[in-house]
Amino acid sequence: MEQPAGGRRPRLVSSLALGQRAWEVTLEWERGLLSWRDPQPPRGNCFVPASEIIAVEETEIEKQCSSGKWQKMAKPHAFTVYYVKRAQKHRWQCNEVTFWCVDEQLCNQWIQALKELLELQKSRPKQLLVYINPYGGKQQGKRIYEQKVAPLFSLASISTDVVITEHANHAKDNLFEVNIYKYDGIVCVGGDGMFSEVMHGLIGRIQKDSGIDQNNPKAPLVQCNIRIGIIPAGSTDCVCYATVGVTDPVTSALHIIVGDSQPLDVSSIHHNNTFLKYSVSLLGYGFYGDILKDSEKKRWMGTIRYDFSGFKTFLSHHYYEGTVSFLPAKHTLGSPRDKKRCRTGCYICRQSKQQPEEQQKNYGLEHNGDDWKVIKGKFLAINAVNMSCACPRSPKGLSPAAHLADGSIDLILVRKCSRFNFLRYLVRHTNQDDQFDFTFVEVYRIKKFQFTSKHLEDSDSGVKDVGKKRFGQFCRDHPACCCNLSNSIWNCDGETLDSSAIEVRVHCQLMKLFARGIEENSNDEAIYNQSTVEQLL
Ligand SMILES: Nc1ncnc2c1ncn2[C@@H]1O[C@H](COP(=O)(O)OP(=O)(O)OP(=O)(O)O)[C@@H](O)[C@H]1O
Ligand SMILES: CCCCCCCCCCCCC/C=C/[C@@H](O)[C@H](CO)NC(C)=O
Ligand SMILES: [Ca+2]
Repeated sequence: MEQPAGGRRPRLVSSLALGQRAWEVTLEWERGLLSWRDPQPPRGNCFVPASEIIAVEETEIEKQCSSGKWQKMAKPHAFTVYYVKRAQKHRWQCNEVTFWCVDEQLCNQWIQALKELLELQKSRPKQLLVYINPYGGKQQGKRIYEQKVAPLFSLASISTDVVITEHANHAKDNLFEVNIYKYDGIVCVGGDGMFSEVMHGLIGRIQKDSGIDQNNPKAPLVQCNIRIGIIPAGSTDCVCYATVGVTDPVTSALHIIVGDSQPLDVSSIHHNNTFLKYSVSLLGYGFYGDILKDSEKKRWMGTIRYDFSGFKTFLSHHYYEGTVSFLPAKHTLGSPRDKKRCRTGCYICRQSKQQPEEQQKNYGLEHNGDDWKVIKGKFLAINAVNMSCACPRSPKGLSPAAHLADGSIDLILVRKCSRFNFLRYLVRHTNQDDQFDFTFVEVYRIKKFQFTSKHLEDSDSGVKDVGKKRFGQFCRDHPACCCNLSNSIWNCDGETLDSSAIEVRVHCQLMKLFARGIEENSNDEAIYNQSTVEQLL
């Protein structure tokens, strides 16, 4: 073993057996790195950063050897290191490597050192509160948790309190009752709707405990430092996909175990000084609202309900009239037409970190009315997204260059156009072409917006015309046209929101997820050269 240099913790270097060969195994405290090197050609080499070690365990290896070889020599002492391995397309797996030697003291020294290294990983959760929606997606939430996630949490010595929900809003209500402060994080097993429920419970609880009135649209909300982890078990799982890059329960569990932290912007939605909902992904009126409205009646169909309702809504081709007013995001660094995407450690999101404090300072200061833009029109879809909204159906999402934590919303207005053009627009969500490059599509990066449907404007301005009052029942002017005779609804992160007038404001980095954003090219890079060593074993 090497000697301490200048009082620093010494490197631990030993010759340990891996399989039937001796390897040089090194633990570098300074760099927090475990590596093992085959001293003989072809010299395989493997590195694992301490931040990606899941657990270390003493291992009994006698049983593994059927040839009885061990009996002829001293009893082997072994330990297994479990660590993150990157697989294809942002997927993470739990890999393991077992080292052994005949010196019991040396083996214990390694176990002790690795455990101490793990203790230094301060951002890792020790105690989690888990909510499982047994009816989300393909109704596999409980099985997914028990078979794929719970064993990993137990391996990583994370203790859990598990609640299997019995009805909608069970998790949300429960979060107002339990002592949330004894947990290092909340985990939800389900889809976007379940995540939304847990988020509402957590943000609502923090505001209540801080004396903040959520009904005040100008209130400076208090940031939530208790992270939420999402184990995807829903139908779309857009929040998970857009923050991790894949919807895979094991990958998400590993991001929770290593203690990742990804700040997230949250929009608050109000009407007449009444709080309606929060949104982190899609707030959509028209096309996505109508899909949701129809698909909610078809929950029995399972996950294909969205395809069915999507096709039906596309054919109905309804447009809606109204006024959108918005405050453009003046000082943000990016634009929705950027080619560069928000990825792990995103520069734009890091620069926006100052915004929460700025927002607090500017609390109460109204923006100059001239800054607001007003657009009246007929829209097939009004989509306000806080993140790309990438999902398995659309891997680049509704706004590919949107940022997770830049304190802005991308507002996408799709004006009335032909069915054929709308189809061209939709198809571009699934290929490399620019979905904003159409005359009938506009996209803005904004801070706040308001929407009022024409129906409400007409009734508010006291229009007495009986034909207009009965707008909801028939269209006298255009019997065969596609203008919808009723309002659409809002699709708020997969939950319905039935209001024809809303005001929306984004809160920069209001909450945090156990995630790190999508890693750049992680599928192709042999980052820690793990494949080399695996070929040799
Ligand atoms: N035990 C339960 N019984 C009925 N509904 C529940 C229960 N637990 C949670 N819910 C509600 O079910 C709704 C949908 O759940 P979830 O988001 O998990 O699945 P999904 O709708 O299939 O997926 P996605 O939102 O990704 O499309 C949520 O709004 C949640 O409030
Ligand atoms: C003919 C080809 C059409 C392809 C259309 C692809 C566009 C799909 C984009 C889906 C984005 C979904 C954004 C996320 C919404 C969720 O909040 C919600 C609940 O899970 N899901 C849906 C479908 O509303
Ligand atoms: Ca954003």
